[in-house]
Amino acid sequence: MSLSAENEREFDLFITDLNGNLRGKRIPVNSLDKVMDEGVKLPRSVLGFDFWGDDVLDNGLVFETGDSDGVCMPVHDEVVEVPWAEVPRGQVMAMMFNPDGTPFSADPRQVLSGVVARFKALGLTPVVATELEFYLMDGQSEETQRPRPPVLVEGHGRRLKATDCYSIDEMDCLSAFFTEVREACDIQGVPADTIISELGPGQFEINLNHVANPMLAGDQAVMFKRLIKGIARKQGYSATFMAKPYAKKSGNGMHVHFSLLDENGNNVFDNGGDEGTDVMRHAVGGLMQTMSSSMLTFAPHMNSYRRFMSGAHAPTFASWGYENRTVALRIPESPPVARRIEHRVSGADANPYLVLASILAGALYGIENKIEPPAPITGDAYTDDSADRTQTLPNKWDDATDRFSQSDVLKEYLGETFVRVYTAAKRQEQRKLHEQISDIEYEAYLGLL
Ligand SMILES: NC(=O)CC[C@H](N)C(=O)O
Repeated sequence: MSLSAENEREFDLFITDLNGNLRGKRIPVNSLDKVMDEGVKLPRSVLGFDFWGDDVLDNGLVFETGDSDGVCMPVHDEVVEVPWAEVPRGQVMAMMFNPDGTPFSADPRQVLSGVVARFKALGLTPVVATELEFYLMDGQSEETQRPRPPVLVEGHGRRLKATDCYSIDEMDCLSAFFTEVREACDIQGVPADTIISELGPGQFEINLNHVANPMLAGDQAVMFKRLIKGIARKQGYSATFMAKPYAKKSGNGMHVHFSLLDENGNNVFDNGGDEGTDVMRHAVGGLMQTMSSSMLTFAPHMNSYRRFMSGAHAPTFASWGYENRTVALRIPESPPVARRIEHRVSGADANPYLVLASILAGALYGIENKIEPPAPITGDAYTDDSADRTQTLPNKWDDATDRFSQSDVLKEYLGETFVRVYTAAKRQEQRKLHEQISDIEYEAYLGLL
């Protein structure tokens, strides 16, 4: 392992917990060789703290081991520079193993690794690209106490507006931010492609280029989220990947494009024409059939379900179509060699490893079982009465948790332990939220009833 910048004095080693938060340690550089050989020990409970920080996952897996340590081994050869840090610092991502060297099956990266291994056994390599949306904010509105879009200090003092979708002027006004983001992506090897001003005020999307390595694509998405939040903080903003920060504005999605290469490097979705191969259709069939049970990883929080609104460019039922942004699975118009599926269900609040694992599992299930999808949707899926809506998606978090916990397909592809642990974590989060009394309840009921 090497350092990318000579003057780094410390580096962060981290994994993602079940919710995609980074958990790890800040380590002096003189321990680099030791860390490379032996990894870093972390208690298994780091995978499942609740959001209130006063509880850990009580699923048995943590406590039945006495919350013993797992061993986090670095997954890349290089400690990359964290260019937005106030002092020279590096970072390296890791994966958790049991002390005997076997994978710790509740680590999200291990879950993805297990699914990728199944493709490898069939001689197939998934090619993956992610697109992540986020909002930039600059604190709270005094009136509503809610987060608000940033003032364009470099521009003409106006606030960002919804009409700034695809606005170059808006990006000019925020050019110090985007210049630093682009530089940091280059330094860290995050393959940032285009930057787009999105529909919401202060909402942006950055597309990452495709990579024939889903593990790396997951790492890059995780690195990207850290980088955006870190640079926003440094420049006096805050950034959020929360699925629906504003009730009536566009949500933050995480779209995933993917195809499959055979051992000769040929795209197995490419039939030389526009419609794609049988294998692609079977992948679509499997994705549609598993979509409702995988919903919990695509939409992991209470807030996630607010994103699935008619007309919001987010899907409302399991559907597919060619060059159609109102469906869950879009086959984008492209040269045949680039034939691929765009999965549009996940929120940007989801854990990228778990999103990729669930998508690849669904596609593989469809391919292995030659599952035929219903007819593609050609028009507006939100209003088309002739569309087959039999494959509904859970629109409530609790319902999604039930479907996830009962799925034999997910137990098979993601692992029984993982399904048990993730279900327990989500049920705990639900219990905690349901225990809270919200402001709106006091507003509506306190003086009236
Ligand atoms: N880029 C788009 O198509 C918009 C996606 C939309 N913001 C979502 O929530 O998924």
